[in-house]
Amino acid sequence: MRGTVFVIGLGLIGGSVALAIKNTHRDVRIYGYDINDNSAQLAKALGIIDDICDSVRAGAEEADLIILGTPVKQTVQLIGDLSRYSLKKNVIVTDVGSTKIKVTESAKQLEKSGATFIGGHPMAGSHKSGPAAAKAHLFENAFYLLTPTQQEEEKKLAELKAWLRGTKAKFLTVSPETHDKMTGVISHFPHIIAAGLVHSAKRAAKQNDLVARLAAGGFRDTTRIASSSPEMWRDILLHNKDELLLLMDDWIEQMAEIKRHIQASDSDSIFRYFSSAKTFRDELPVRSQGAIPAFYDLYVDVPDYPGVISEITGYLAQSRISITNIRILETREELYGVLVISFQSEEDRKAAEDCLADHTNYGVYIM
Ligand SMILES: NC(=O)c1ccc[n+]([C@@H]2O[C@H](COP(=O)([O-])OP(=O)(O)OC[C@H]3O[C@@H](n4cnc5c(N)ncnc54)[C@H](O)[C@@H]3O)[C@@H](O)[C@H]2O)c1
Ligand SMILES: O=C(O)C(=O)C[C@]1(C(=O)O)C=C[C@@H](O)C=C1
Repeated sequence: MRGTVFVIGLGLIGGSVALAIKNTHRDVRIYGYDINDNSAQLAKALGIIDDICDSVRAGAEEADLIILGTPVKQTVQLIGDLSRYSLKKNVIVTDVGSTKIKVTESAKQLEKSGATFIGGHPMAGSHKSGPAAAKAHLFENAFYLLTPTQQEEEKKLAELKAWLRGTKAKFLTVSPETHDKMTGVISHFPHIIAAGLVHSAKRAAKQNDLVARLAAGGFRDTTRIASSSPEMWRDILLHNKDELLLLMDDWIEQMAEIKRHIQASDSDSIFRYFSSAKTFRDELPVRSQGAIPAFYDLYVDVPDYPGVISEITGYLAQSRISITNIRILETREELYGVLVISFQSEEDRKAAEDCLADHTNYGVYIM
């Protein structure tokens, strides 16, 4: 691809898309703008963008591809701004926002400028924000939902996919309505529940400070996403209000039902509640097809002595195997703990398994 890319909003997602484009289209210039000057400076220092633009207008009027990497409320406002500028005739405008109905509706304003808007949503992310968290491979193997609204956009859609090839994501075209319905249940609603669980623990922690110290394992797994950006989630909830209200009604009904089972000490129904959830959860595609990102985890039984983690990561570093995440499964006062190391690919995990088997006697297994 040739030309100039302009990224507005240089955080986790805008930054990651910019890095992925840079990796594949080496001759392309990538310009950026962020309302937070520190983020813009950091994005430049990290090589995410080639240069900073002084204003949205300056960057937008020169660009062949404009990517909106802002929270969705800002995205709608910026689309309004773009519609008043003299954009290039063939420019493609896309976004990365987590909601699509309101964003694509607002993009109708761009039609008269000759620009093509195609909504986008890479279905991977993190609870971290800002350019420092951006990674070129963040979307590898993840779904990247695109929401073109007009038939004649076929050629432009192909062009956008070519720009985004470096994400190594799997593109899927859906309508904005289908998009908001699906992401409501698998992404937006879980964030409400995660925050709710944390609120419950916060209340309990006021009565007993041991609560915060003991919050580990399951609590941490189910509430990681409660550490995400409040601004981003406020905007998403307001954009996908109708769908989320329906999901909340359903949830309240579900809670009332399980409450009745507990009140009645109805052990069969309680068992069925967990068992049917487990069956569905266990069958979700986790490797190549699912909305759940692929994690290639390796479990290592490690003895509890100082320096054991650096010893293991040291062996992996010597063999030039990159890790994407590392954590201790549980805080246990036993002789052995379980270290979970995540890798980008099956090959990396296999190489790590062999490497640790060569250098240590620790149990290494895949679950
Ligand atoms: N975080 C995720 O897991 C995830 C995943 C997929 C999509 N998204 C979507 O991606 C978008 C960005 O999320 P993020 O996680 O990268 O957030 P982020 O906070 O890391 O980045 C957003 C950036 O936009 C900037 N910004 C805000 N208003 C602006 C404006 N008016 N002009 C220019 N810059 C502005 C902020 O300063 C910030 O640097 C959101 O719409 C979100 O819904 C997020
Ligand atoms: O992994 C996380 O932290 C995320 O919450 C990522 C997540 C999600 O809900 O799955 C968050 C918002 C997005 O729009 C897409 C992905």
